[in-house]
Amino acid sequence: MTIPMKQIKLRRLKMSLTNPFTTSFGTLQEKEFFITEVFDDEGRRGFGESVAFTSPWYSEETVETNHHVMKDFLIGLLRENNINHPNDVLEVFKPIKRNHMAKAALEGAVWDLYAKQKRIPLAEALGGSRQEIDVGISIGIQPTVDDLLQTIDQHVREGYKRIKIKIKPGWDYDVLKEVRKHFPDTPIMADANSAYTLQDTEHLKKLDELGLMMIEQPLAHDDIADHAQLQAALATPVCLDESIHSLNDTRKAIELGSCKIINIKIGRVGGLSEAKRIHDYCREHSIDVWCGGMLEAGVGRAQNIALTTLPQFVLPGDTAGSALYWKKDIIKPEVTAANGIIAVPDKPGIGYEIDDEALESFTVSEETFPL
Ligand SMILES: O=C(O)CCC(=O)C1=CC=C[C@@H](O)[C@@H]1C(=O)O
Ligand SMILES: [Mg+2]
Repeated sequence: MTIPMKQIKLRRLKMSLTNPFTTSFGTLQEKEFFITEVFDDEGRRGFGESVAFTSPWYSEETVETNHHVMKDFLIGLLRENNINHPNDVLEVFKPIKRNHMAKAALEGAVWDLYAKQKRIPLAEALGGSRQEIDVGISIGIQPTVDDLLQTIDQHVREGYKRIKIKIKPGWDYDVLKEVRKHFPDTPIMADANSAYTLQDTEHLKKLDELGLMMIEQPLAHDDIADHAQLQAALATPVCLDESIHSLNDTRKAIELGSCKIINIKIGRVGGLSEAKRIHDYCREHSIDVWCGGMLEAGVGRAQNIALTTLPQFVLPGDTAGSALYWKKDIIKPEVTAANGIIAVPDKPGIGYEIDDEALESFTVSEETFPL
């Protein structure tokens, strides 16, 4: 049976981060993104969230390209095609190349509406069964090593299950060595956001002595082959983030031995259906996965939680509590992590209420389209 969908609203939001997030590309203080809202005839609303940033430093997509692609291409495809199950959205969007974050923003809303129509939690609709998930934290680049140590200390005390630290040439081995000295037993990983090349192999091999959980995306954002050479030289597991856009990329990376771990980000792979396919493939091939964050507001955060209930999400993800990012989130209740554990909501759909007042207060503009 077709999923009844009447209209869709694209809401552009602007929210200020409580803690500015610094990467090798600059500091993010304000986040702009879209909340998508699909309505059915009975007043139910399914919500999605776009995760691209305003500039294309993480991937080629931006808030503006998300808007263009949703408005001028994807919404038309949703209107012209019958969607019987949220998995169909992936197929319906196939004529449009890439633009995965735009696709995921709409597909997520269809998944939420579908689960609400079925009166089941999104986690259950996806096939997940965990009632709680372990989460870690991702710390942006800090001004000094002392600042970093203090920040880590705070989050270790809060009970987060692993600490992710950003590295780049000149801010890597020495810093991590210092961190390891102060936190000998804490699960620690490093995210390089593509800052190295194969020429750095000897230098990166020094990290092996630090017992890191993994090094995330050391080489180019569009590489899979060089990572295989690097993984062969390192004892530290390589985790791919930016390089993995699809199940096909996943298959190639596993076949080549490019990584031992995959970070699944719903937006980067084009939605929940593809994320689940990647998860299933990794499960069959005994590759550990975890759910990466994109500094999401409540809707995206709720989707990450639902996805993480699938069994192969055996490593803690980036999905920390709302308060670490926002003074006020757009969902009720906000996401909270107690001792590094988030309880998975058991209400239908994403499982959190939308705080309409908050949503309204962060809205910069909105447009509605018939479906
Ligand atoms: O959502 C979070 O907690 C932050 C996750 C995070 O580390 C990242 C988000 C977006 C871009 C990157 O800087 C980084 C990553 O590459 O994983
Ligand atoms: Mg990353």
